[in-house]
Amino acid sequence: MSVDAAPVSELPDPRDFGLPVVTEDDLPDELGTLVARVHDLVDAVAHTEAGSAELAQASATVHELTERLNVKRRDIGAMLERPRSDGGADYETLTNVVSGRSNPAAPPLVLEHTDDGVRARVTLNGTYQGPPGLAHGGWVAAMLDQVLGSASAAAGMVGLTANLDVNYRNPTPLNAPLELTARVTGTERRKVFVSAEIRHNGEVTAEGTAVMVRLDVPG
Ligand SMILES: CCCCC/C=C\C/C=C\C/C=C\C/C=C\CCCC(=O)SCCNC(=O)CCNC(=O)[C@H](O)C(C)(C)COP(=O)(O)OP(=O)(O)OC[C@H]1O[C@@H](n2cnc3c(N)ncnc32)[C@H](O)[C@@H]1OP(=O)(O)O
Repeated sequence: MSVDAAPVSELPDPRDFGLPVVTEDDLPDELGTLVARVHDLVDAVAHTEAGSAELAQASATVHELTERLNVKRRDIGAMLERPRSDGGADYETLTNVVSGRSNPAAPPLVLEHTDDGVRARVTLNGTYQGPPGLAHGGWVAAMLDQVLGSASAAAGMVGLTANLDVNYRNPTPLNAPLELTARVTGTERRKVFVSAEIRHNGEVTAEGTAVMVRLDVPG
């Protein structure tokens, strides 16, 4: 693959795109606890066999809680800034549906940088079900998209997915540890070519490739 655009060494600052930025200090520990509990709540709701009275009471409690939390809402698009050891910063979308720190709908995918890209670990509960007992193919694609985008960003090239190809090699299990790996395989002008796999017990369940198109910083 030809390389005729040098990767930028620094990630763009989301503020240059007009996005609000928060730091970990802005996030109370209690938010993390709430997110984890609501994540479990969604699973409980999806699978409960409780009776009518119990369900009615739970609905009222949840409705009241929703109204209380909605009193003060964060702007959509908020980015979380995390300082890096080299003095730079990493950014992640706070409510990203796959890995967002404040999103109870996120599995969540926990990402780390590796020598050649990124690795993520995740266990999907029963709310990510597609076929009985198995992960939904759309979620498999979403998780691949996330690590593919993150691998591009980790290499200093933040972009949007222009094309995503997924091959489902084996069923992806629920309630079992999964490992995702992704890396940049080439660049061409603003295009960044990336590839990724999902593994369970070392066996590939799905693999994906994407073309990310690098974003130009406004101005
Ligand atoms: C939003 C601001 C964010 C700022 C954030 C700052 C810091 C953030 C830091 C970290 C973030 C970390 C991780 C992110 C991780 C994961 C996120 C998940 C990824 C997603 O979930 S993302 C959502 C889904 N995604 C979209 O919502 C895209 C919709 N789409 C468009 O917005 C445009 O379509 C765009 C921008 C893609 C291109 O538009 P454009 O006008 O800029 O560029 P243009 O068309 O000129 O193409 C330039 C070159 O790409 C080639 N090209 C174009 N399309 C192609 C295709 N389909 N297949 C193959 N090649 C293609 C052309 O052929 C040309 O190639 P060539 O150079 O060879 O001529």
